[in-house]
Amino acid sequence: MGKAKLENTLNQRKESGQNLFVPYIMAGDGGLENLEERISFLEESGASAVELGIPFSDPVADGPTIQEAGIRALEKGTSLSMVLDELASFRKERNIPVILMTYFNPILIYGPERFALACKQAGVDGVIIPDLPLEEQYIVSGYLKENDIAFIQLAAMTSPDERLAELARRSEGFLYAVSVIGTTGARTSHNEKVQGFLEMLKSHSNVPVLAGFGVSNANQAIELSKSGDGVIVGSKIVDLLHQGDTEAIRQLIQDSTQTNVKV
Ligand SMILES: O=P(O)(O)OC[C@@H](O)[C@@H](O)c1c[nH]c2ccccc12
Repeated sequence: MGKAKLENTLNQRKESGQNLFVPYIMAGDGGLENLEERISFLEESGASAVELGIPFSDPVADGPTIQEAGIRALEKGTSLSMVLDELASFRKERNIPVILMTYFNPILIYGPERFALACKQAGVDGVIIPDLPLEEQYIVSGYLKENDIAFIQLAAMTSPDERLAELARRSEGFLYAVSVIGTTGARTSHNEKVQGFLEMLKSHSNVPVLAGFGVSNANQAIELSKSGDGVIVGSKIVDLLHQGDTEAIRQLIQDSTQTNVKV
């Protein structure tokens, strides 16, 4: 369970030669009652883990696709505590690691200590808190540690090298390499600086390095997996789910995770 489960699952996949693939979905988009079905679909399709977003009214890092999904989820009344209850209700039915992505405000309202405990009870293996910088992470990090939940760090291309090295050393589960300058959202290509950025992060990190932001097709996923260990895909997945095109998601995961032959 928890941090060890996340790290073991990712490492096993890597050792078998697969690129890692972590889809992001917005909890409550289309109603929370679809959550179990969506997670099990992603598990069956070969995803390495699932990143589950908690809808929030002021999502500073989100581009239009994720923002709209958040609005749909909020309109359905979705809250952090409802998502945790729902996850707890089918934790025994799933094997795939689940990572919660939430802004700090919902955690503050819920209470950091209570949040970490509820995550453990819900079978959450890791968390991402994009608006909580290193200097303030002590507010939750102790509680996460007590409950064996991985605290995943985000590394941005605009940060100085020293800070990136520190983030890479501290990250648990995996390191999230933000591979564009800007907000989330599907793009068709990445800046050539990204490969060097990923290699640099890998040299400092003990956990897999995953590239996220702007990945929308398998070619990008395969390219980025040459320097890093795999990708995180949000907007594209959220869009395809909203359109009901599960077949395209299955194909994207399959094509992206294909055996990574390093020469
Ligand atoms: O949507 P994209 O460009 O594929 O990027 C992933 C992203 O959506 C997901 O990981 C995410 C959604 N909201 C975030 C906020 C911060 C960091 C990451 C995220």
